[in-house]
Amino acid sequence: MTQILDGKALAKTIQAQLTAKVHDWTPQVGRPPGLAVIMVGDNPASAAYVRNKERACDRVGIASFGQKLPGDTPQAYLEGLIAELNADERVDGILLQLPVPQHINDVTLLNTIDPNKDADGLHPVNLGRLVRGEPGLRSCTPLGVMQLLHANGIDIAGKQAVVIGRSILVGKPMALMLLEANATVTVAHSRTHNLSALTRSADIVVSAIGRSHFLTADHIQAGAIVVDVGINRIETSAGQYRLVGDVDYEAVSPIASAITPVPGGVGPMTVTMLLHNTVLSYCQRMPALAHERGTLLS
Ligand SMILES: Nc1nc2c(c(=O)[nH]1)N[C@@H](CN(C=O)c1ccc(C(=O)N[C@@H](CCC(=O)O)C(=O)O)cc1)CN2
Repeated sequence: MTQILDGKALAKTIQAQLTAKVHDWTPQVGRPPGLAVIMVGDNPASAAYVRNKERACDRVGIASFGQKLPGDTPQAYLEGLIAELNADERVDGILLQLPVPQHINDVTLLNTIDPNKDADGLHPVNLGRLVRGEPGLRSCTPLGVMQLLHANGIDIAGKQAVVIGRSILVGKPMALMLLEANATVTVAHSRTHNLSALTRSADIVVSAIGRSHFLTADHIQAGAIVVDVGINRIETSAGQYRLVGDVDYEAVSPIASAITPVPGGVGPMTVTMLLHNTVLSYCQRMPALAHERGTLLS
């Protein structure tokens, strides 16, 4: 029987645990944790993700300091806004929703965020901490994948893992987290030769390339663990939109020993790890919670 790695259910469990902690800690600290999500422009998918993040914050008891800005907002304004949020004591986490419009230099902006408030774990200091195996704020999607594997009892040590995709948001931190968990990791990308031979030799395949139904049964060996990070919208014959992953789920799930669905797999874990990172940053910044650090994820 193929194990379905249910991100929706795990996200619910972790969010309930975070809610209980935030409920206990808010009176001790005198304020709730705070998250500022900055969104520039009106990309409809981004707007939906930001709404989901704000709703999730509400459920858990995290205060939102969101800023939705017009698509022509100048870079200098955004740098000023991040400087203000860095200095704002009520804000524990800051996130720049990606992608940003073309005239914005997202790397410069991400580097401006205080590393101790970097809820997305994308600042060079936090990525550097990950490379060095030091504690720090970790990128939400790969952290969510690691939690999903861990919570489902999947042992990573010694396994051959292939990560498809080399983005800073997912592919590179994913490879580092799997390596940290003692997997033997290969990163594949658009220039990789003979991808299917590589993925067929893998015990764990993580796909983060953003191409619908790209990974077929030919790419997977029997018993592999398949993690689908892709979120692709395709038009149905009825003219409606449907969300699919990078993996041809119908063809691959009978072969795999475990697989994440789309929707309901990695996506809900991304949002939950953002909440986790905000609460972790709150814990690390508030002296009253010093003894609680390290108790967030079991
Ligand atoms: N600053 C960031 N920008 C972006 C990130 C990110 O982690 N940080 N990731 C993606 C978008 N994203 C979060 O921002 C995200 C995408 C999808 C989901 C999710 O829960 N998906 C659901 C389905 C939702 C739907 O029906 O549309 C699922 O897979 O079940 C959460 C977060 C790019 N930008």
